[in-house]
Amino acid sequence: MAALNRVLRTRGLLSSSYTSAACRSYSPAASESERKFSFVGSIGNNKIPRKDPSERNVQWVFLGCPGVGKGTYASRLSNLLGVPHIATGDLVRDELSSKGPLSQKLAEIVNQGKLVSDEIIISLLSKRLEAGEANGESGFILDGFPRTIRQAEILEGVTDIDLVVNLKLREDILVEKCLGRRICTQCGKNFNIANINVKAENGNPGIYMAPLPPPAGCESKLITRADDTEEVVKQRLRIYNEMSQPVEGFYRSRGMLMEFDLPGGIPESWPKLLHALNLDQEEKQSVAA
Ligand SMILES: Nc1ncnc2c1ncn2[C@@H]1O[C@H](COP(=O)(O)OP(=O)(O)O)[C@@H](O)[C@H]1O
Repeated sequence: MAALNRVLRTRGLLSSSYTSAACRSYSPAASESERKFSFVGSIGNNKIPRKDPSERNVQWVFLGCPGVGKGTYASRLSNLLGVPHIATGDLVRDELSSKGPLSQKLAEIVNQGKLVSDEIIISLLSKRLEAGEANGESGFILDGFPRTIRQAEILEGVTDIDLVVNLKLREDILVEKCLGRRICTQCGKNFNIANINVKAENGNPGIYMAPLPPPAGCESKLITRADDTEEVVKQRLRIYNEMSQPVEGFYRSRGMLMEFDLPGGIPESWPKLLHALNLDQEEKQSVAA
């Protein structure tokens, strides 16, 4: 917490006791100029105006079960919007591979599909935010955080989230997708060898998700995450339902949650997600550029 507290104090957002009273309104279907917000952070007895979103980049959160594609879509949006994509799972894996003092403890937790403690995850996130701040970053798309109500409350206490996107997909497909995930040890990119083709049944639509095969240069360097075994994935899904699903309710009750049912693979889902976020224009401009 110390590092996060330092960042937040320098931003005038934290005192030893803080409460948040962020008032916001967001309509994903509204145009950029219509996106008006008003923010007031209340810290102790002092009212502290928070940074107007028109003066900073977006601050979004991506929620969703393991394997749903949070990383894929958050990363694409971060490229489109020019904001950092901050995935706490990546921060945990970086810490694991650094073989630092925390790595042994983290490996045990992660490989059992359990959640890392709020304290550790906040410390990793705060270090990442501090580094970003030093590099002049503005805005973020958070992926994998918050995952508990306590994390959501801490985040709400220190900054304003403009929008929370909740990606959804059937559970049997989630397991298949996790088992098909591969990472290239050289370029670090994610691929997926699962070929998902579920027929329409009992009124449920069919879903087709083509594999995302690696290029020839990566083929011999692929690894599977140690926590992507069937047993651990199922455990992560159970923990998601118990600990993280309440976070959806937290944001739903604040009117911040945009639900998005993935209709298929990237070619089908990406344009629909952009449309739901009213970003079709931004995509056209970036393709033309
Ligand atoms: N916000 C968080 N709180 C606690 N643990 C986390 C958090 N983010 C990531 N982790 C840990 O890192 C692991 C991998 O996270 P992630 O890459 O986001 O996986 P997933 O595919 O389950 O979404 C999680 O299973 C958990 O142990």
